[in-house]
Amino acid sequence: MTSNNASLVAIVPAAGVGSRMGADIPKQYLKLNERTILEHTLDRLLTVEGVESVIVAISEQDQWFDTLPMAKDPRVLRVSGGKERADSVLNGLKRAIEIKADMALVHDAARPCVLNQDIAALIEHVGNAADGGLLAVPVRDTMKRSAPDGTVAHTVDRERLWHALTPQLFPCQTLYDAIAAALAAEIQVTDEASAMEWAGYHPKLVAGCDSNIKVTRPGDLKLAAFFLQEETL
Ligand SMILES: Nc1ccn([C@@H]2O[C@H](COP(=O)(O)OP(=O)(O)OP(=O)(O)O)[C@@H](O)[C@H]2O)c(=O)n1
Ligand SMILES: C[C@](O)(CO)[C@H](O)COP(=O)(O)O
Repeated sequence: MTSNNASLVAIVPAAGVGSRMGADIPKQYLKLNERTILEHTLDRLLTVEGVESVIVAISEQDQWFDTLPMAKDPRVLRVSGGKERADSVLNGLKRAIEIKADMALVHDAARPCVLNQDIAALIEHVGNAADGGLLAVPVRDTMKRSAPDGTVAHTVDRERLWHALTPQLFPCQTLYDAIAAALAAEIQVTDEASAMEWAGYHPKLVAGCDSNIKVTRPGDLKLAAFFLQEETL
């Protein structure tokens, strides 16, 4: 329950193959400081005040999830992943609606360094508002858009330009309807907020820590391990 008595679940899309990582197993099962990335992520979400269950979308070809001790945690609910991340999230939202959750914190399995203080700030700023919100960080570099030939097409105005992170917090049914409608309209949905924006909502941007990286390429592993290690000091 959140402070305004909305029931809250986390949804973790964890059904990707990690192609950009190029490992021989899906990246969410690579180990950082002796624990899998997925375990680090679930550990955090299970300790967020108010989160009643964590719904994890797992590929039907997955050979690893059931080997994790936390797969047996009664608060961890497994659903099937989908073809794309948005499909996995939709399956998670279906289960969230079935168990009558009001709000969903959608968080990438591949973001193990998220700070619970940032998640708490997101929950506090968003509450159960229909527009929802997301953790984000302002860009710090000059941003370029490339031309097809690889040269610079133009410099992107970085005023009020943010990196969207996760978790992203939205009402379950509203988010389900927005993603389903966007996909039916063949809109590319790479995060939950983009579907809500397409549906006419105005999600709140809540500044989070830069350390909340999405482990995507091999170089991200050492950085994520460093951030996790730093927290124990
Ligand atoms: N069909 C999919 C694709 C992705 N994800 C999840 O969505 C999160 C963010 O996606 P991304 O970082 O792109 O992971 P992958 O799709 O595995 O990576 P890649 O694009 O490099 O294959 C990850 O936790 C991933 O497991 C998912 O649940 N279902
Ligand atoms: C949801 C997300 O992490 C926000 O930045 C991002 O859109 C996921 O993109 P991916 O291509 O599925 O990694």
